[in-house]
Amino acid sequence: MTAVEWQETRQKLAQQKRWVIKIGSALLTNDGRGLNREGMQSWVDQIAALLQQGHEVVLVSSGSVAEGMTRLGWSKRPDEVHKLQAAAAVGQMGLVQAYETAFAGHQRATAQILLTHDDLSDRKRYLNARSTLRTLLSLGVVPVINENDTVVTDEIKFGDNDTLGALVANLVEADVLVILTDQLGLFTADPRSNPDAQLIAEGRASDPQYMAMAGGGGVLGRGGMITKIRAAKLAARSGADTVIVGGRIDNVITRLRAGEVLGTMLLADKEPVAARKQWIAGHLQTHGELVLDAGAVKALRDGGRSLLPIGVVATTGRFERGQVVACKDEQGNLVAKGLVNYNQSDAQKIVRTPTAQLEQALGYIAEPEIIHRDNLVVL
Ligand SMILES: Nc1ncnc2c1ncn2[C@@H]1O[C@H](COP(=O)(O)OP(=O)(O)O)[C@@H](O)[C@H]1O
Ligand SMILES: N[C@@H](CCC(=O)OP(=O)(O)O)C(=O)O
Repeated sequence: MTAVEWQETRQKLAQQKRWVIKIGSALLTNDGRGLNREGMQSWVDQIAALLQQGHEVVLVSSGSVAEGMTRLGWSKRPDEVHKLQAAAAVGQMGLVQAYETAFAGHQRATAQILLTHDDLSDRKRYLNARSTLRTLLSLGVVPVINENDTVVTDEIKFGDNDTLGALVANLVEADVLVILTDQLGLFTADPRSNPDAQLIAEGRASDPQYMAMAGGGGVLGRGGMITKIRAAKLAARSGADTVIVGGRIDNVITRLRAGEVLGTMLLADKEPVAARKQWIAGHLQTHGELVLDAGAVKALRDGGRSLLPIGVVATTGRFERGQVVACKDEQGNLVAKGLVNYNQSDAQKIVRTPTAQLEQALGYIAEPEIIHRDNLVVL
């Protein structure tokens, strides 16, 4: 794209209706020195102005662990999970109080929503969360979302709120995901350790070079830039463009709304994937794996075909019919995710089996596909 085209894209993005704004731990808690109330007031004022202009905003806010640590007088982030969970529970009170007070000054109601990965991977709970969020938006309420740290364990947590922000963007079919962080945006290398690193103004979320630029995260936040780039890719699935930008920039949200060149804009360049497929792709944990031969990998990647048992060479894990499984190539690379038509023990019986011999192998006929293409997302 030419510079003029990028500028036009920026203007268009700024006018999109539905925004998810994610505020990271490092920014929100002034690098661990308690809640950045001044910053919070300023972001809330700017969000209130967006709402006034007819936008809808969902806020995804981190900071519960960091604020809990401050309230409990802890200077070092604990390693024990239950202590982190306790800190999150204490800190979440401070977070929602601060947001509620700040939004009340604009006569705006807020709603606290605490989500877990399980909530979004269970179809029924996912649909419930979606309708609640849609209802809140239609009422002009600002949902304030965080992970429900009290009940999550290592295996089932998002861990970083960048991923949560992206899944929320998918859930509400947001147009824009704004990730406010403690750096000006994505740099060619971590600016903390590379003073010569250059800020990237714009690009495509799918561009593989960005992952290589993203180093580790800070002490308070957990994700770093890698999770922000992954989030941009995830958000792109439902058509949302992402802006990674410095939350300390004066009037950052208002200026983005005015189309100013700030931070890093990562565009969603593909057609949005249907909501059901996004839900499948959004599963961070899968129940098991199917290993595919090279022909099956090609049929999925190039042909958009269903997965037939003949192309499956092995199965692992314990999965039931209807659960999400990962499809990998023989080198272990993730190729796709999908809703499987057979439980693991039956799937194992029909590996490498031609369609015509399925009944003989199983003693019954279910679907000829092990995963139907409507339930399959190639990654
Ligand atoms: N290429 C990069 N560009 C910008 N920041 C980077 C890059 N690579 C790593 N980082 C680090 O990521 C940090 C932001 O991530 P994190 O601490 O998780 O923040 P947040 O709490 O906002 O999610 C920055 O402070 C920076 O040190
Ligand atoms: N949910 C937790 C952790 C989330 C977190 O730190 O995320 P991030 O700001 O993306 O690094 C919290 O509110 O402290």
